[in-house]
Amino acid sequence: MSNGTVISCTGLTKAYQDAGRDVAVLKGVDLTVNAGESVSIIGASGSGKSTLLHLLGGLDEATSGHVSVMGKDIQKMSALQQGQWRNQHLGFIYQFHHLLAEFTALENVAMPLLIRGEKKSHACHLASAMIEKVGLLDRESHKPSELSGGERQRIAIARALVTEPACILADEPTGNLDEENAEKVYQLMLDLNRELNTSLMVVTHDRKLAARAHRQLTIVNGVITAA
Ligand SMILES: Nc1ncnc2c1ncn2[C@@H]1O[C@H](COP(=O)(O)OP(=O)(O)OP(=O)(O)O)[C@@H](O)[C@H]1O
Repeated sequence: MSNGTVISCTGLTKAYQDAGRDVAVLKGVDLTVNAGESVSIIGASGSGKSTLLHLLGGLDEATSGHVSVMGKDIQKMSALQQGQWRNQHLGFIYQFHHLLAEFTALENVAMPLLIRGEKKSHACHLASAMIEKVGLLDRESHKPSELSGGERQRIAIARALVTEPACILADEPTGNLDEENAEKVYQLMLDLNRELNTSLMVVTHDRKLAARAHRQLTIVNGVITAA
């Protein structure tokens, strides 16, 4: 594992407006994720886990504090630059797969590369190689509706990894799966994290799964503590 910093934040705060009042969710989060590291985040419902991932991924604006992704302060970028930086360095996996229903598994996985401007043949070649890594080569021409829940999440993992991002941000990626499939999908993410040296930040409710990451963090009262 190399020691380069992939994502860091300092003094990160987020308050939402609720009925005219500011409700502070994050109250000063300091965090560094190194290259190749897996970090799990647990915390009570409503503690701000998704909020933190959104801020780190530049999907929402912090109230105060700094976020750096691959050495650049993403808050200083325009929306367009942020989008390009995200596409280049980050991959996202959600509780719901968000695969596009009308496209095959292969086309879904190739999509981030096509958006980046890769030629279709090259994009499909790389997508197919990543689908092989998640063990679903025989399903690549299936549409999402023709895949099981676990298979859809594995395709979503392939889509997140196909651009070889520095870090995957995963928000309850196993939350919709039964225990056996949750276990398999979580393990697949950890295996690929090691094989590809892609950092992984994963939010989960499952303490047993969380304990398998290199580092476990908890959000309590708006700040991060080691679990
Ligand atoms: N857009 C919003 N406007 C107002 N309040 C919000 C908004 N988004 C989130 N919140 C509030 O911020 C708090 C943190 O939400 P967040 O989704 O980050 O929690 P979480 O730890 O991911 O929860 P869960 O485990 O239930 O998914 C919650 O109280 C939520 O109601």
